[in-house]
Amino acid sequence: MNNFKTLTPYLLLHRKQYLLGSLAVLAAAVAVLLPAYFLGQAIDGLRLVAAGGSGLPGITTAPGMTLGHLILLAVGMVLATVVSGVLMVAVRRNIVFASRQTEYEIRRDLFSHLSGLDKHYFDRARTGDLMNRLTGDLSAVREMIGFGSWQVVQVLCTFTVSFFWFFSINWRLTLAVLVVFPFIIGILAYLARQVSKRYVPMQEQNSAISAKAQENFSGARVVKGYAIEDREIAEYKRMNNELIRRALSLNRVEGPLQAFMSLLMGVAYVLVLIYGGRMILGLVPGSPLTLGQFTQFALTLERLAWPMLSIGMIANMLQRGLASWGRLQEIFAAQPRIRDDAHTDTSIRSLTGDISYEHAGLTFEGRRVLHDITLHVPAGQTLGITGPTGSGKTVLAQLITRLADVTEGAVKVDGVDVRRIPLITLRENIAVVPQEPFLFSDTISNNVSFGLNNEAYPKVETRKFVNDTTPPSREDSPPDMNVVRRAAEIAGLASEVDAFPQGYDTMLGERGVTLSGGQRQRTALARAIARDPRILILDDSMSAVDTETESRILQGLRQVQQGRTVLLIGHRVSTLRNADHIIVLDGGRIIEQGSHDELLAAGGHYADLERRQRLESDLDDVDEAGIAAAAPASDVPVKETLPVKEPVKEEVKR
Ligand SMILES: Nc1ncnc2c1ncn2[C@@H]1O[C@H](COP(=O)(O)OP(=O)(O)OP(=O)(O)O)[C@@H](O)[C@H]1O
Repeated sequence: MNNFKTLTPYLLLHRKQYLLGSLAVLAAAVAVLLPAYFLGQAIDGLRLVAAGGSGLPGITTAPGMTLGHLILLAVGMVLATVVSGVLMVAVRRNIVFASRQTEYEIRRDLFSHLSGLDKHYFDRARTGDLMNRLTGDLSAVREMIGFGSWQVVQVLCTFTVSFFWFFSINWRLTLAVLVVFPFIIGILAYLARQVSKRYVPMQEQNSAISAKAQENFSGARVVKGYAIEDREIAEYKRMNNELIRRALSLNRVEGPLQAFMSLLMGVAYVLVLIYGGRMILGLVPGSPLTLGQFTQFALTLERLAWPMLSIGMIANMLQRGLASWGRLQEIFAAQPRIRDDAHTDTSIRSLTGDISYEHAGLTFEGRRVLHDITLHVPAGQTLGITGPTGSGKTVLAQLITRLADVTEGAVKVDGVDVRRIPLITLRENIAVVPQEPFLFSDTISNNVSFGLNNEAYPKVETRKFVNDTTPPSREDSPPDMNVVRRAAEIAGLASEVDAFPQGYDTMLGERGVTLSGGQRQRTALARAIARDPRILILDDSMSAVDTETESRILQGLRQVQQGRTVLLIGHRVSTLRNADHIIVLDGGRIIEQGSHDELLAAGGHYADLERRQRLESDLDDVDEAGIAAAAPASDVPVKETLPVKEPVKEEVKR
């Protein structure tokens, strides 16, 4: 019930439709029972005519029944049937349509809420589970508030109207029918408990299966690379079997229910037949019953059969809907750990990009990953960050975008603690090219321009009925191709895109699988450059491109670097050598810092790194020269990294 309370704000958005629909259900419940009433009247009238010794047609021989009356009753029966049909259409147009709109509003709000959650939430959530909640659970909720609520109102109205009629016909016979009701209520309570106990595990298994499928499809290359398809298929089969087991366990409680309801209906019929028959025969003193009344009673009871049988199904639907709403509520209940709060200075709208770390430290679940970082990067300068894997390079940069917040000290941009800068300002002024770039299933131009045109989108209001059918404005305003082209040129992507038959309109598959790793990295880089940010963070984002392309990109970046602060994370000395300042991290601590030359002169970790990379490069050159000499030129495999080595050698030897 608590769950239902949280759903009511959504239902109230369409209260008029739900109310009109419910009134139509009530009217239909009356209309649908009218034929039984008319038939009862006709039978009693005809019986009187028959008792008077004169037959139909046409001549009035007994009070209350003429052919005209009979025709009127027949027309009434037809009209009642037509009216109930029309009312059913009205119910559908109101309740079912409203439930569709409610579903849309909940989905919109879920998406909006999920979009506002932070990295911490998505690090832990499984995509497949979220997808299952947004589809399966949301459908169950829609069924509950649409068809389910319609059926609830229908059953309530049918029972109310029927019992009103039962009592008006004969209260003793009505009480006899009521004998079966305590059983029905008991069964329903049992069913509700069983369904909720078994439905949630079934949905959890559904989520696990969705997550499994999603991970297998996303990681198809890994699965194939390791040739573990059979193992994965077997695991998927096992999970499906478990789902079937849980679904059957749910069905087992629903199965006997209908049979039991039928049995109760049968008992009610028998009671009406025996007790009603005795009344007609005059064997129940003080409780006479006419044949017409008996017929009306029996036909009305007949009309109750379907609602009675469907009670189990409705209870099941409601229980599933409520349980699913509970699962959606879990999403709504999740709150981002990092968000604007009372300390946020909303007057800050722009940044210049001066970054300082003041004794910044970071602890993740009891594990310290950054220790006492103190560092200043003036606006417009480039900071190179290197260090062994896991040394804290990425999290150091994440402190600026607030994907993580310091647990000690502070990180400031333009002298203001980042925790006081509105998140939107912070993120509008920063572009990050992550280690593993994500591309959308869209054209190259839309992928590059992804961070643009934000201002064209007004904030979507939630918990609100928005009858907005205008298409998204993105369709209306195509990306500025000059910006896209320039960004692609700087990112070293332009010549390859121009070679594609569809150029910038080339569609990328999910995650851009039609591009090579290096092309994907450069598309993500172009996306960041197109954004024209004050602070640009490149997190090892040129690891998949050859050193020649890398040096071209870095040269291009230098052109657009004026007034832009750049954080360049990398493992290659060639990436970092031109940075204004370089830090070397190890175990979350800065162990060395200075310019490229200063660090080389210091002869520490950085110098060691440079020496090793130079040696590797020289060895590769020797190998390649050997292979080239041994093989005809046409047999040498052509790789994306073909002219890689020379520039490195040049750079290092300079
Ligand atoms: N969200 C998180 N929760 C818990 N620990 C985390 C989280 N993010 C990073 N870490 C931990 O922080 C440490 C530093 O990670 P980080 O990603 O910054 O390393 P890195 O230097 O960028 O490594 P690489 O060169 O491999 O990318 C690692 O030990 C990592 O396990």
